[in-house]
Amino acid sequence: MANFQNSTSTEARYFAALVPLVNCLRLVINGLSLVKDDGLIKSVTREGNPKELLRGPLYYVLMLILSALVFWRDSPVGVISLSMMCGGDGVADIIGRRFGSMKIFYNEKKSWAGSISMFVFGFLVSIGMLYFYSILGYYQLDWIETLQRVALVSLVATVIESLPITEVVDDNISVPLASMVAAYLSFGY
Ligand SMILES: C/C(=C\COP(=O)(O)O)CCC[C@H](C)CCC[C@H](C)CCCC(C)C
Ligand SMILES: Nc1ccn([C@@H]2O[C@H](COP(=O)(O)OP(=O)(O)O)[C@@H](O)[C@H]2O)c(=O)n1
Repeated sequence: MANFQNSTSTEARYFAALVPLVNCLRLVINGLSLVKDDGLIKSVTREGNPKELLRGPLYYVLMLILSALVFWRDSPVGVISLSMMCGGDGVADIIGRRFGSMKIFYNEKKSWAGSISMFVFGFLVSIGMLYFYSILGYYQLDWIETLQRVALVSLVATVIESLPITEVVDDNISVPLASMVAAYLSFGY
């Protein structure tokens, strides 16, 4: 019998990835209108169009699956990249919509308020999650170095998120992938 209960086991990451995988399937079957979950569509889409589920939300859960399978609890890269997507990009949307009157000169759709909040909250959520995981004994981190490295990753994620590339690649893909590359180069594992 596979040892799912032990988070250090190889099987654990596959077991954990089942949760976003189930949600991935929910998004796909509702996005293709094979079924109609009004609660899901109302809570996750902006205009109530089921097809919206196949973009931002789907990319979001695919990144959750990727981080769980590739990085799991062994590397800080997965935690940091998800913190940038969930904590940084998520707050940038909220703050930017409300306080984003000063637009970024190279991207009229994004604002300084949104990008600054992306940097700050991406950094804070990352550090908070790394601290939590270090208390659990998953990582032994040099915190002076870690603060500097996470600040660098947050800056990279913030710049990528601010670029006018959403029409080409959704920021639920570009932000976590850029964060993964920057974090892997910074932390080395
Ligand atoms: C609304 C969502 C993404 C839209 O992003 P954007 O287009 O506004 O940039 C998220 C959709 C979530 C999905 C329906 C269910 C996710 C389940 C997952 C296991 C929850 C874990 C989240 C945790 C914070 C890692
Ligand atoms: N850096 C940012 C990010 C978002 N925003 C605001 O939040 C809205 C949604 O941002 P977005 O298109 O990146 O949406 P998500 O798909 O990331 O949630 C934008 O149209 C802006 O009004 C901002 O002002 N500055």
